[in-house]
Amino acid sequence: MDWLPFNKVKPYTNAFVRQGNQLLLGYKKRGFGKGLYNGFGGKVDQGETFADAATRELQEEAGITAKLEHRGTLLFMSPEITEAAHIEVFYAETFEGTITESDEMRPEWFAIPSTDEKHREIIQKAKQVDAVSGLRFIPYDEMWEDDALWLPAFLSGHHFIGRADFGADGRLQKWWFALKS
Ligand SMILES: Nc1nc2c([nH]c(=O)n2[C@H]2C[C@H](O)[C@@H](COP(=O)(O)OP(=O)(O)OP(=O)(O)O)O2)c(=O)[nH]1
Repeated sequence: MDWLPFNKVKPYTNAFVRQGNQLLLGYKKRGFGKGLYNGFGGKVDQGETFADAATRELQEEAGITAKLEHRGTLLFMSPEITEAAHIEVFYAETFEGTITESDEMRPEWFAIPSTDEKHREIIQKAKQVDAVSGLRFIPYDEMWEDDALWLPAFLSGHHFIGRADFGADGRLQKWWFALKS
């Protein structure tokens, strides 16, 4: 399969908040990616920087503010969209405010596997619960399929860059990812 063609690129953000061994994700209630868990984010508005948009979207969708660090870049393409999504991915380990459900996202904490091997195990065998916290491990089976390729390294402190092209069946078709320590 060839890379999907596109004429324009649209800017988006995505932000992951971690507290100890737990990761905050949102269940997308509407729109693109409905029914999937993801970090918080959306389109960058005219005149905004990626960092401004990431902060605004985290506030709008989860009710919190955080000092976000830029940690990754993803080019995302699917036959459902005509413009490729250029997504800048952000990270924070502390936040302020009260986590609040929005019209778009229902926030929920998940357990972060402590090793790469455990990540691989939960990617293969979904819906496992962490015995220590009682929380479900990161629900890779209910996230964008490419996330399993970079989120483990992202959560271990690596920066990443990559591209993910999806097919009409909603499955990942073609991709590349590179990590920076
Ligand atoms: N983790 C991850 N996030 C992705 C992938 N593809 C993709 O579009 N996203 C993110 C980028 C954005 O955060 C989100 C899509 O933005 P959106 O459609 O919700 O934008 P929005 O909030 O401005 O939408 P709206 O309020 O106008 O409905 O999904 C992917 O493969 N992995």
